[in-house]
Amino acid sequence: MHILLWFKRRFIPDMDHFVQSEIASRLDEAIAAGEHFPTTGIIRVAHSASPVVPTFQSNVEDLINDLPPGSALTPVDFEAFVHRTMASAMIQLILGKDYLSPDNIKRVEKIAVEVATLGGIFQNMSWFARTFPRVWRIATWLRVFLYSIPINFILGIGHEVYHQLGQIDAYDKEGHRDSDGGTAFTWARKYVDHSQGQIGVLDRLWILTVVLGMIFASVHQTAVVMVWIAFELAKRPEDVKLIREEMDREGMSMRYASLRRFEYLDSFIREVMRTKGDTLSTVRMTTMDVPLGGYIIPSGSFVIPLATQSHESELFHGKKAREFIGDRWVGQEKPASMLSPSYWPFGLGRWACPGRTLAVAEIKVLMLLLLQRTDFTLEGDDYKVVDPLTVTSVAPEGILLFRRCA
Ligand code: HEM
Repeated sequence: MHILLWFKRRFIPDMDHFVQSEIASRLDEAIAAGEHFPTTGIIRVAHSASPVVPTFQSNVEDLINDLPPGSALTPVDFEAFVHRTMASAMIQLILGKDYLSPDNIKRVEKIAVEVATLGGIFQNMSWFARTFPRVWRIATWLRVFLYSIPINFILGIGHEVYHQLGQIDAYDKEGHRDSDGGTAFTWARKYVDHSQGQIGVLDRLWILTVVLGMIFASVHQTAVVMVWIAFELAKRPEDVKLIREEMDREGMSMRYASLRRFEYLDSFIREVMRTKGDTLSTVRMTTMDVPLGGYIIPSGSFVIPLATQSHESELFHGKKAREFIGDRWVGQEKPASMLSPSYWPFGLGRWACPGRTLAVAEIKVLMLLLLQRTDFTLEGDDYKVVDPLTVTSVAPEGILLFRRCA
């Protein structure tokens, strides 16, 4: 973490600005303006430049085509499916359609997991890493910085992005629309030095660093949370029934505004995020001695609060705080992306996750498409939490079995 503080430029605020200005403020463009479609049958998408719905639709279609005909339940590697799906959608959203290729999808999946590894997210899971943390950290940094990032990012995608950033003015004059070039190139325009007519070398390298961070932030955690939501849906057929009734009622438009009407599904997502446990990613460092709960936290300390202390607190959530109640939030005007001291799976305050509205919308789109076309259940009707301290970064383990809807 300390390394980020060495940068003169501000990495996290720049990523934050990127998401706020290019993605969160234009969610309908990012998601897709879909037309209404019946609960079974083909989905039509009106706005082909929008990456999320068409990509999710075509990946769900592939998943269904791989299932055998009939009613046999078939295991699907769901974690790989959601990573692939998120990587495809985010490549298009961040870099543009020209970058979408099977090789780039694999590279982005790999980069997302490698940056997660670099952040120590998987450290708990390895005996070697727990026993020799320093050696593990040095070996991991060397592997990721000297091998994975150069091979998968710099040689794979980075040099093309670097080249395109150098052409950005010429690109504008050719009359390409923003959505063709990806949000990274729209955002990068603020770096054009108009006296030179170009983006300078250092700025281009900086933009690449921010793009790398964005790929990690937008792919990995959302994919992992999709696994959580699908596993919980598979365990709770009574909630699935209510969500399907809502799908019939609402008519299944895929516009961002329409997605917000899926109140039951939203409540279910919020309840999964509230009850799933801790993720040590909301971190703060004290810049002065801070009094807290009768103690003084010295300046320069990392503070990592445990979300479960708020999420399972009876003070906030009543006697049934530890129970999973799928419709707990229906009619409460508390959507899954709305944070407060009683609910902060996306962090809290000034540095809360700027991508949370996109993430929740993406989770909704995928779950609606899956519930529309498939039935799914969990082998053994259960899953295993692999690491209770990093639940939104490490997917739970379980096998989802799918069949086409009758
Ligand atoms: C379900 C999926 C996601 C989860 C659980 C999640 C969670 C988080 C958390 C806990 C933080 C730290 C917040 C804090 O310190 O208060 C964070 C920060 C961040 N997230 Fe997300 N996130 C998700 C999806 C996304 C997506 C889709 C994007 C981008 C499109 C994104 C972009 C970011 C960025 C840029 C930051 C740094 C923000 C800052 O510190 O100002 N996240 N996220």
